[in-house]
Amino acid sequence: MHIPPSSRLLQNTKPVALYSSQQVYAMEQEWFAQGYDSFALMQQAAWQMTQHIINIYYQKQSCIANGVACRHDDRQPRVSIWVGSGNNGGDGWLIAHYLQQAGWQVQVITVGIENIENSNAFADMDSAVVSDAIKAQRMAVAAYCSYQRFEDSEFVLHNQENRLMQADVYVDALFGIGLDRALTSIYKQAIQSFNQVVKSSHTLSKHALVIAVDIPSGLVASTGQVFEQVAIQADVTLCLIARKFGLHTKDGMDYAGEVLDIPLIPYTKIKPVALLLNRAHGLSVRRQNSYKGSYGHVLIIGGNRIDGSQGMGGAAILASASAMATGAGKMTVACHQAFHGALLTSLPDAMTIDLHDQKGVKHLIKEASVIAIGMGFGRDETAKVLFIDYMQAAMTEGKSIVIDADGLYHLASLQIDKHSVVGQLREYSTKHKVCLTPHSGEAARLLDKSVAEVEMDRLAAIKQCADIYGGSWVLKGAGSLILEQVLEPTLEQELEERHVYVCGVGNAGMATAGMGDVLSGVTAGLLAQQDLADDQRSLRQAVLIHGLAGDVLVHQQSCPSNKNVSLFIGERGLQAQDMPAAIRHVMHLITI
Ligand SMILES: NC(=O)C1=CN([C@@H]2O[C@H](COP(=O)(O)OP(=O)(O)OC[C@H]3O[C@@H](n4cnc5c(N)ncnc54)[C@H](O)[C@@H]3O)[C@@H](O)[C@H]2O)[C@@H](O)CC1
Ligand SMILES: [K+]
Repeated sequence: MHIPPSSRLLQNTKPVALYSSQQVYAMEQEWFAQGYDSFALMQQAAWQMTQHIINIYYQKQSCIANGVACRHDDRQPRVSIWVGSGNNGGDGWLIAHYLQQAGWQVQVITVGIENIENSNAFADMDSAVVSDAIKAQRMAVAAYCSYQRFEDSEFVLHNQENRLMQADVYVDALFGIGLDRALTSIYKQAIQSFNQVVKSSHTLSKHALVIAVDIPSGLVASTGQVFEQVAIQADVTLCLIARKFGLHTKDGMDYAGEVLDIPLIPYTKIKPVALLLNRAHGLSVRRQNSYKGSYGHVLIIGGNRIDGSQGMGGAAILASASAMATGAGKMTVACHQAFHGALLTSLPDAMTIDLHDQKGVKHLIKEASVIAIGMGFGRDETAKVLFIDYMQAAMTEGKSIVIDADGLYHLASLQIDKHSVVGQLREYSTKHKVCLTPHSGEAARLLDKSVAEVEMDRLAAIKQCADIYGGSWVLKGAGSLILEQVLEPTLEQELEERHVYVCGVGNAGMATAGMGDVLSGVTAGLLAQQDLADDQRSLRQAVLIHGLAGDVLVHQQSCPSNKNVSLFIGERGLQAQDMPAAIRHVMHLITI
């Protein structure tokens, strides 16, 4: 569910702590070590999930007609619960049992369970050798919950149409945090079949509800990875014990639907792997008694044209317009001369210089407060020489630096040693602000890995980038990750592991050309404004403002014929050139 951005901006939403699977297992172990029983925890989990399922189902069934809630359908709801062999499956069996007690028509579909004990044997229920999942299964079977093996279905045996029960609610209890590798064939078939049965249950008037227990099966809780796009497509995920990192980055948001927490364990000392951010820092108002010099001078170095090609002037235009939209005081753009006219037409407040005028650009580096380099900069040898020269000048002058796109390309091609630009930058970034903004393709090059390797573990990738190159990083993508450098850290700060942040705003409409240039501009624009506090011009603030601006564009635009009416214009067709106006709007909304 999307919350309109203007109201979200005003919400006092705290960062949400995100954890890996290993950390959640550790929390459970801590809990059990205090003497709490594991099967009791599973029963609590299942009981609370059952109440949620009932509530969500009836809320969905209710419609508001003339202010009176009415129910569409009074027959007992039908639920199809798909269970695997682990404890996630155990949760599913218990939910089946409790929903049956509540009068629902229940069918359990098992996957990967060889023997279902068709007995009422509670004799050894207390025995430690009986797993929680088996206990749960026995309870459900003893209560006469009907079940069927997926392996025995027509779908698997004869490759025929799926005749598994059509239901109002489908519960996915195949895999939870135990899934850590690509699915084997039968599970892949089961998940595809689940999604297909759900689809065929949808009618014009009815949309079957899909609830995932803990995490949608197929999604890896620690990384957000889905293999070959096979995962349960949930409407709601009931997240047990602690919020999983994988629900909010990479594929997670495409499969999880709305996430509801069921905390179960009241307290943990375990430090989360990341914090999910939804809210930008409030900005202070500007002093009346100020002038353009009070808000910094941004120098954008990019927008090149190589060998008579069409070139990349747009990158410099988008970055500079976005930096100005954040409130930077002054702007110079060092781009190819061919684009000076176009640049001045769209941004007459900018000054221009030829990107190849080394003496002139280096003089401007001295003048500027922030350098943003690399957007459409070019990748040829001449560009590489310029990149090294300008980087060294910026470091000699002690400037804040933003490196993006082709700048990252050149950085990746340099030797990683103490004496190269890479080594100098690493050292420099301990005392000065340096922001690096790759997407996973650029990060892969910087780390000498494949894109798939980076995507498989984005958290590890951003940490490696920061370890090797120093500075503050954003790894762009769905649920962008941010890891910031602490300047001149105390010994305590040096020993403490830094937080990784996950950007919880933004949308898929922003997956278009030029959006990265916009982010570099926002980052540089904020860095330039020394009147703002450190948090207010941090890299994470830039990423949030960028995402919120994208959300503003997707959700709201006033109708030209009636300013009181809002048009909701959606994600498709969102363009980077629309962003500066929205950035300015967001800057206004967060000024307090
Ligand atoms: N008492 C407890 O320990 C509790 C556990 N809970 C549930 O237990 C879940 C975790 O249970 P489990 O650790 O048993 O793990 P899962 O039930 O998530 O997975 C079952 C097994 O599948 C195997 N597996 C992993 N990837 C596979 C693949 N690609 N193909 C085939 N098999 C694969 C794993 O080895 C794992 O043991 C949580 O997500 C949560 O739903 C909750 O009931 C809360 C209490
Ligand atoms: K699940």
